[in-house]
Amino acid sequence: MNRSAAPAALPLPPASGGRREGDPPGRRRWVTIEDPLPLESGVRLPGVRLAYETWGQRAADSSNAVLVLHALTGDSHAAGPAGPGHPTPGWWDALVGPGRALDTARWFVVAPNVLGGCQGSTGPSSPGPDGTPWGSRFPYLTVRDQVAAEAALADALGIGRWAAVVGGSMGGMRALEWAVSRPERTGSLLVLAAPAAASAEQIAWGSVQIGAIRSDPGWRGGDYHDAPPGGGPHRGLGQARRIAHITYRSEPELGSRFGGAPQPGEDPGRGGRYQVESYLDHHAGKLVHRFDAGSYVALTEAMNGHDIGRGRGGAERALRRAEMPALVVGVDSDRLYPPSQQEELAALLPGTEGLRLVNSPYGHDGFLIETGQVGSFVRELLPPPSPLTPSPLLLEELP
Ligand SMILES: CC(=O)SCCNC(=O)CCNC(=O)[C@H](O)C(C)(C)COP(=O)(O)OP(=O)(O)OC[C@H]1O[C@@H](n2cnc3c(N)ncnc32)[C@H](O)[C@@H]1OP(=O)(O)O
Ligand SMILES: N[C@@H](CCO)C(=O)O
Repeated sequence: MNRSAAPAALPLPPASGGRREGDPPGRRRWVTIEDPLPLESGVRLPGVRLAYETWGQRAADSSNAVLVLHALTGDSHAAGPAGPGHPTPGWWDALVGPGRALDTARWFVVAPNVLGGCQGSTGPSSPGPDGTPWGSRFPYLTVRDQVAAEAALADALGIGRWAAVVGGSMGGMRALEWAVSRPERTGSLLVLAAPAAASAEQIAWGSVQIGAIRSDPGWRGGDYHDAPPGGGPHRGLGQARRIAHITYRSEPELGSRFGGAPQPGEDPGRGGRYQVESYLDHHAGKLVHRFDAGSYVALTEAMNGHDIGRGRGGAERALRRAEMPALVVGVDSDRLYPPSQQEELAALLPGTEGLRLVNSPYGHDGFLIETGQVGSFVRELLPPPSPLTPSPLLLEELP
């Protein structure tokens, strides 16, 4: 049996797989930042728009506001079912809601889509000043720029200080940046599966993924957004996702799950696939339908440049500023962001008592999958009120 026996491919994705103007908004809202956003590079980015979603009700003084920050291919839909504008359920649905770790009866949860992304916030697939997609003209972004945009969103919502900033992976990098650059606005901190600075190996993984996208002829130097369906750099983006997804899982998990078995109905000796290949193809195929390659490059570049100590006298000195209560949590089987890196981070953060671990066979993706364990860390950081405590909340409508 050969590859033609594999399930039929999905219809061709649009050139840019992110959500575009005119797509159903679901429960998302937007804030447009009035002034051009000054970037670390010195460039000023005009017309920045951030998409966000909220759950729960805000206290009049915003003291119950919690910022939840997503990872590389996440979005503002942290919780809630799939529906219009949201093809998948929330990526932390088990954690956000009434009675859950981020109990929306108490906390006002805000989840923005990252600057540079493709799920409603400004990124390479968004219209530039001339109305055509930014494409190759989109400026180089850093994690600090992303947090500057999130701070502008907080300003627009009238939230001066978050009760907690919580994030995993790229979201953890941004949470850490909030704590160091804006400690007075970060009441407490939860960093999951993220380092103080990208390591050589993490940069290497990121750079081969960027290379896979840029070497696709459909990339066209980054200016492919007006190409017909199927004309974007989908092969390159798919290959980037395959590479990345291996790093998101653990070797024992892949081994016990797939071993060397062929995909049912296929023969690897005759052009067919192993099960693990089919699994990676599946994840690649799903991503190219929902994500923009230009965003993938911009966000991976930002993660590669992540270094909390850059220009701040090094990580040790920078992290001293972040005195708020903090939890640093790693996944014991994470080979992409190994716990040893987070142990160093935990040792340098004044508000922590050492690294905490999620026990998981799944590797890096454990921060998304092990919601029971992650939830108990969230509860530790943000304990529920005693039943005898009267509700402190004075509720008001969102602007
Ligand atoms: C904060 C954020 O990062 S938001 C972004 C989070 N979401 C993503 O990253 C989407 C990509 N998915 C993932 O990374 C992971 O699937 C997670 C972390 C979300 C969930 O992990 P798990 O529950 O362990 O799912 P797993 O990786 O096993 O994938 C299951 C899928 O593989 C498919 N699959 C399993 N074996 C095979 C195979 N041999 N061939 C083809 N497909 C296969 C399943 O049918 C299932 O498909 P579906 O998701 O379309 O229903
Ligand atoms: N599955 C996660 C892994 C990166 O942390 C994502 O795609 O965002």
